[in-house]
Amino acid sequence: MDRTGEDPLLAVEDLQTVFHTDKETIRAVDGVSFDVHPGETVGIVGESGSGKSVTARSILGLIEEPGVVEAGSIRFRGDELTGGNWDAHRGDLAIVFQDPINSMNPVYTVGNQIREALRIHQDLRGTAAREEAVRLLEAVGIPDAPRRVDEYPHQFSGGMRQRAVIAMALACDPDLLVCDEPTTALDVTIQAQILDLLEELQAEEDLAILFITHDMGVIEETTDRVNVMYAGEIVETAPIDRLFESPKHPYTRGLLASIPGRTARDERLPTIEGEVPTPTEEATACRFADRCAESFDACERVHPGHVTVGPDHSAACLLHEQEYEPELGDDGDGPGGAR
Ligand SMILES: Nc1ncnc2c1ncn2[C@@H]1O[C@H](COP(=O)(O)OP(=O)(O)OP(=O)(O)O)[C@@H](O)[C@H]1O
Ligand code: NI
Repeated sequence: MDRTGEDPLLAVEDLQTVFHTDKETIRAVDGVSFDVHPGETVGIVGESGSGKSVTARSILGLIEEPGVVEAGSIRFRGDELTGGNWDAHRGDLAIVFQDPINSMNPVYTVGNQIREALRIHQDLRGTAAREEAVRLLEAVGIPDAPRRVDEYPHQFSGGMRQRAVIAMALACDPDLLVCDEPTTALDVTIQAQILDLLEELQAEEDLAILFITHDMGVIEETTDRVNVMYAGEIVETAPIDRLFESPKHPYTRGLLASIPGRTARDERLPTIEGEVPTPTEEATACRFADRCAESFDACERVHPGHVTVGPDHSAACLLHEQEYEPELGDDGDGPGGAR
């Protein structure tokens, strides 16, 4: 769905979230920019440690000591959220985490927890709240909802528990649902069911979704537009089809090559050697250069900014800087990334 013409629901600009530890400053999110439009699903993909969850938590106002949103802007419907202004939009943004067991309180029934969210966010109580809790459990595909609403989280299977967590998130009646690896802990069949569910809910409830995963295969199924994240930065952003047809950043190509089924059978999945470095210093070079098969001298000296490489498509890689030099004159006000 292309609704990029409308005002964004969420506009993240040059976001910087750091952790001040005793020995160093970890620049977990280092100059990230992207938008989410109403009803759209936007993905963030990258390996472990690239800064996806910190981005998600920053947006929800959930960063805790020693972390801090140090710079940049997070606007929701045009309102600035940074600087402690999350309360005004508390119920408008909801998050679903990877691990459904830690997202629920084991001592309360599932129904109680959903009703608590309904009371806080929609001022529903008593029978009305109970009926709505049952409706939500039905909406997320939990069979026999009128009975299961009185059960405890441990009585639910992993997949059912994640559905209940999604029902809890929906009880806030959010406009934006942030899903941080919502299916990673689930087996493949259940994972597919949850992804289908999110797609249905999105249409029914007119939700925008920010979908975070390390899995390119999952990204392909779920999102309209993708931001590829590496070491605190967005290194490529594009509509899903373009990213898969014509990836421009060597890191993106590496991630795509690791999708099962994209390589010949019997061949081992190619993986990118090494790990994501923890960004502690200001970027003065390409953070991917060490692992990049296509890097050259300048990659060690120049921090690549985003350049337009196609319609709605930009990449932060010096391989492309040359081709598009004439366009560097504009202020780089592209859809994503570090400047
Ligand atoms: N509370 C914290 N204190 C210090 N450093 C932190 C803290 N939380 C996250 N970090 C650091 O921030 C960086 C980004 O972490 P983040 O959890 O966002 O990665 P991720 O992309 O979500 O990875 P994963 O796929 O493993 O969930 C990492 O280097 C991590 O060590
Ligand atoms: Ni994470």
